[in-house]
Amino acid sequence: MALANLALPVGITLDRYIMQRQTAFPYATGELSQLLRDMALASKIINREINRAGLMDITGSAGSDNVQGETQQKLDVVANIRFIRALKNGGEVCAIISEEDEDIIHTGNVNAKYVVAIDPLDGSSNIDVNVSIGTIFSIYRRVTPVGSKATLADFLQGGDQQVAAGYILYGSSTILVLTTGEGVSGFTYDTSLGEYILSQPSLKQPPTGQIFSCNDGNVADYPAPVQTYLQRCKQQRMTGRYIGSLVADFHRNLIKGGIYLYPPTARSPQGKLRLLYECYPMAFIAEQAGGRACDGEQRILDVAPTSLHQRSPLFIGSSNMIDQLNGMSLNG
Ligand SMILES: O=P(O)(O)OC[C@H]1O[C@](O)(COP(=O)(O)O)[C@@H](O)[C@@H]1O
Ligand SMILES: [Mg+2]
Ligand SMILES: [Mg+2]
Repeated sequence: MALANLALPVGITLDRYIMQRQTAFPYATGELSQLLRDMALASKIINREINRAGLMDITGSAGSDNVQGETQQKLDVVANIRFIRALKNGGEVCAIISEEDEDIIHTGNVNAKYVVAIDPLDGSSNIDVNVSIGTIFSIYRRVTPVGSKATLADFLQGGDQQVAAGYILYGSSTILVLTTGEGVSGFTYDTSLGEYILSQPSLKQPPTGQIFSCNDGNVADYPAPVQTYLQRCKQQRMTGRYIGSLVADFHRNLIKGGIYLYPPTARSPQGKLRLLYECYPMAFIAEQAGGRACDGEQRILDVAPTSLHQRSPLFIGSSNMIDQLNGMSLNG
């Protein structure tokens, strides 16, 4: 066997991909690249902890509630600490908002140009039962002067002002899916190398699909047109799939085609999902992959941000399915 066959290339690492594309990044001075590397590093550590959670004392409740009034899982808290630390030490982020913290976290890097909104662990109800979970992040270039303390204004710029967004899916394999506004790429984590390797250079969502994802237990609360839409899905013998982790449900539908719905419910009349660190980043990725995302009245990216932990209904997925849903007056 030719020796060359014994030394096949391992593929393009995330680092090399970022460097190669740095010219395509706005403001390409390397800070955003470093920031993405810091996110990737933290996710590798968390991936290791998720895989070994049962062997470490990090399963179960942390015994505290977050600003949403939800019980925090130990891994929610651990992941939060790890991402904040990595972004602080990396030096490229001046402030962070997180699902797990009420207020803006100032990193002390006052000369840094970026702010990050993060859901450190998405799908918390699945943490202890070995079902896929994720991390979601959204990156903005600050609007306050470099050298000053970041403010609310840096985070309430609006969905179309995101310069990058992504998620990490800790599933049967761990992947990082990323957009900087030039399409969507996926990187698979090779644990033996400790590297994210480009595995899906250009992810495109099929314009239609056979999968609908929603919490069937809440259907009675959904607006009538949504109930009608779901009935049609069932009449057409579409497949109901719901993992209960937004990242995992979104990713499956991104690959196979489908629609994820989290409408307003009696428990969450504004919807459950958080605009800044769940809806906006997933909507940016969806649109960059040819899909759509709306709140029932408008594009998610057009929803005006008014507060850090604001919630929104979310309908996201294949373009034809969202258009069909939008064809029915969702808030009839
Ligand atoms: O249990 P429900 O009401 O169906 O909600 C599930 C949804 O809530 C979430 O778990 C909310 O995210 P967090 O786990 O980050 O709080 C989504 O991942 C998921 O799609
Ligand atoms: Mg979440
Ligand atoms: Mg979370």
